[in-house]
Amino acid sequence: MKTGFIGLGKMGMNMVAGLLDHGHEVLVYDLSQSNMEEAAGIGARAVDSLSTMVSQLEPRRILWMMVPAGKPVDTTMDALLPHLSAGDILVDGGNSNYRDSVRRARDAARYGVLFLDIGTSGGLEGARHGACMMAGGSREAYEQLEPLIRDMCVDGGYGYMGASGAGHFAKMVHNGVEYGMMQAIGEGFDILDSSQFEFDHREVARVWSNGSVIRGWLMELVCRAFEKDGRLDYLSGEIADSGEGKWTLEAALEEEVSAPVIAAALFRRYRSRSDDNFSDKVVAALRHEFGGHGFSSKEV
Ligand SMILES: O=C(O)[C@H](O)[C@@H](O)[C@H](O)[C@H](O)COP(=O)(O)O
Repeated sequence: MKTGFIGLGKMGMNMVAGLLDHGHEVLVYDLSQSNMEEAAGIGARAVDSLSTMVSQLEPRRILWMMVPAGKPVDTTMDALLPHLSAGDILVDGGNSNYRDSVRRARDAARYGVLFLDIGTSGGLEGARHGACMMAGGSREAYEQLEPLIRDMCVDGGYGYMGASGAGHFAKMVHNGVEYGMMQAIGEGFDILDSSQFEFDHREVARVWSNGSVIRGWLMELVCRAFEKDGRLDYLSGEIADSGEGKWTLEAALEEEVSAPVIAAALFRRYRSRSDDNFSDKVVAALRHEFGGHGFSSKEV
């Protein structure tokens, strides 16, 4: 399918590469000229502005935004919407707050534009070789886009979650769960590390990755991190966050749902910024492994 893709960061560039692999025609736009050149180098068609992109797509256009959450999404939409026509589809595939997505769907509807909020998971590897996508918004638009979404995802790794905002809400809660799981893994290794035994963390992670109840991608990633350095001495235990754990907790508080694990994991992240702990180093290493997120280097 012919698609306009806006935002060639780490995730966007990999998604464009995946779309090209599947034979889709992709027009790309990014604020960075070097990102545009890189995308052109792998077969995308770079355009010099959003209005040029729109003019080079036929009505019932498909435009996919993969820009940082917050103001950049609004700025992109403000620039795009006046050029679009009724029936065009606009996707926000980033980590936007679901409340913003509800508002943006209304803004898009004023132009007859069908808006989809699609939460995207699976980190950089997923973006390149098959992600997981949670879609909210116009069901009609979702059905039209299904062949494209299918090519971007692993088998069975996508679905329609419900009305506008539901896609990003599902992704937000997914991230809350992610915080809790990573925190538990970090704490487990902290207990091993503090014990009377001389555990080889990499060996434990390798064994736990095969056949155990807690096997899975996060365990494989922690194994990968320990392969680099069994003590993770290349990073500090300071853990950043995108805000999604906080939003998840806010939703839980609003609905008076008890979510102590997610709350504790979030608060632990806040605390990690003022002290250094082995469990935090494990979580910081995991974020780096699956998302390519930066980490603070250890001070020597
Ligand atoms: O599902 C995913 O692929 C990840 O969750 C991804 O979306 C991103 O790496 C996180 O948003 C990081 O979240 P924090 O910065 O809050 O840890």
